[in-house]
Amino acid sequence: MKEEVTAKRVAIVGGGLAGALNAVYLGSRGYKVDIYESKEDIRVSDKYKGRSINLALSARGLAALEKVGLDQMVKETGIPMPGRIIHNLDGKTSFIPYGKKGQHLFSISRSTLNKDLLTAADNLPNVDIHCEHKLIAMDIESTKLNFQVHGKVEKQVEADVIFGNDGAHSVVRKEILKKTRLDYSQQYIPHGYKELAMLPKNGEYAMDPKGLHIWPRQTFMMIALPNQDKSFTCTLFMPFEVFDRIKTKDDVIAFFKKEFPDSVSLYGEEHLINEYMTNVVGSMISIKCDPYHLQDKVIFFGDAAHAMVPFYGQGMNSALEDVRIFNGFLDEFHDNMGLAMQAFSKSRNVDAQTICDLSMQNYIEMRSLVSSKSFLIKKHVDNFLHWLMPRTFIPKYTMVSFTLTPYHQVVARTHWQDKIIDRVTKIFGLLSVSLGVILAQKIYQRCR
Ligand SMILES: Cc1cc2nc3c(=O)[nH]c(=O)nc-3n(C[C@H](O)[C@H](O)[C@H](O)COP(=O)(O)OP(=O)(O)OC[C@H]3O[C@@H](n4cnc5c(N)ncnc54)[C@H](O)[C@@H]3O)c2cc1C
Ligand SMILES: COc1ccc2c(c1)CN(c1nc(C(=O)N(C)c3cc(Cl)c(F)cc3C(=O)O)c(Cl)s1)C2
Repeated sequence: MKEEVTAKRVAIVGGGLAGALNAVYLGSRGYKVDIYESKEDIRVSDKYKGRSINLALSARGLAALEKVGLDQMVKETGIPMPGRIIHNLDGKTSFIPYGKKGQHLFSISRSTLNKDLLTAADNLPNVDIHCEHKLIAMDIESTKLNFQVHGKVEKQVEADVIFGNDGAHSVVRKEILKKTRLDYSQQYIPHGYKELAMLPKNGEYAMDPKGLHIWPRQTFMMIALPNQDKSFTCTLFMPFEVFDRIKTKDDVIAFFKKEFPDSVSLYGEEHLINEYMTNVVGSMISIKCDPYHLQDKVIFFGDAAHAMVPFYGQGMNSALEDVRIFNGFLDEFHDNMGLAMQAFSKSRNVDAQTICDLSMQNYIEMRSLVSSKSFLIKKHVDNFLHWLMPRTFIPKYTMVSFTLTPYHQVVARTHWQDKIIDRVTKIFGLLSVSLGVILAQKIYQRCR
């Protein structure tokens, strides 16, 4: 049993994925923890039901859950995705494994994970959860927090330490930004995303559930992750101006028949139109700031500190990893909050900014892929070189999603690899084109 800390009072703002797991970690250390969440309690409210929004959980998120014995539930409810299933324009699909047998991602439901984490926190005697408490102001010196409760009355609470796990539009971060020399930058990308449900067909999955489905179409892309209820949650990524051009039902069908033809019968035309017309277009933002703490009073992490575009599937994974890493510093500094906060900001900043950059690079790269063929070639080359030199060549995506290697070390170790990959991909690309030309000439000569 951890030595009893002087029952310091901790206020966690935000009961999302990072905040809820953070409460389990800090509650298990003996702190008096209060979670303040602006939304209604998702465990009882049906307000946020319906959309089984899912996420790819990989090694970093799993390791954070494992540390507090919460990995079992995701392994039971999550759906293993051992590879990608690429959909070509002609409807042909190709499977590319993520790695050796047993190396897979999990498709998990965001709301199920969030509920399970809140329940695990709530079960701790020294943790209390206050929903419909929206932070509106914070007095850093006196570590006092002002909340709007149930959208009406204001309430002020005190704490010894404040954690900002209130997501990309964090009020904790905004309050610190107003009063201290916090470096901050944000970037919205010109793409938006729209989630579309692909329902089961005759009670079965409409597609193979053992994979992360991708329709890479240069400026557009659609991906699909399987759900427990045998549906898929698909996410369509497109420039806002393209979304704006699709106005009528006919526009929707014409667009999908042109860009994602095989998906139309999988969705069903009527359902596709209904989903497309009903669901909103979300925006994607990348946020960097430094440092993440103030003295020994406030620290913020997860999306509040480093929101990223989702093109590496690492936002939640890195947020959960933040919780595990901060807890490691509390171990190292024997619960000295000031030292732990300082160490966290110092060591985590470079890694968080690196994964933000990697995700943005992936976004740009996905747009430059000429077709699903180049995506395919790239992934096959990755896997071939890893098979050839398993200890020297480890694909970047493998280190990001299947190891706990600090993100900045992933970049340092794969820098030289990228050069090889690009060259080999170009050669393969050239080779296949020239082989194609030779073949075409032979056939032409034969037919003359
Ligand atoms: C389209 C898309 C796909 C994604 N796919 C993946 C994926 O496959 N894998 C992955 O790892 N990540 C993915 N992500 C990223 C992931 O969703 C986020 O990184 C993750 O949710 C961050 O968790 P968090 O707890 O830091 O913030 P959040 O999940 O945003 O939680 C913040 C919480 O704080 C509450 N809150 C906000 N403001 C206040 C306030 N003022 N007072 C009180 N409470 C407040 C909110 O209600 C919320 O409950 C994706 C993101 C998008 C947009
Ligand atoms: C719920 O919404 C979303 C949205 C985007 C993502 C996820 C979930 C999960 N994502 C993962 N990306 C990788 C990865 O490393 N790369 C290079 C990829 C990058 C893109 Cl954009 C892609 F489509 C496939 C791969 C791939 O390799 O499978 C993983 Cl590994 S998991 C992206």
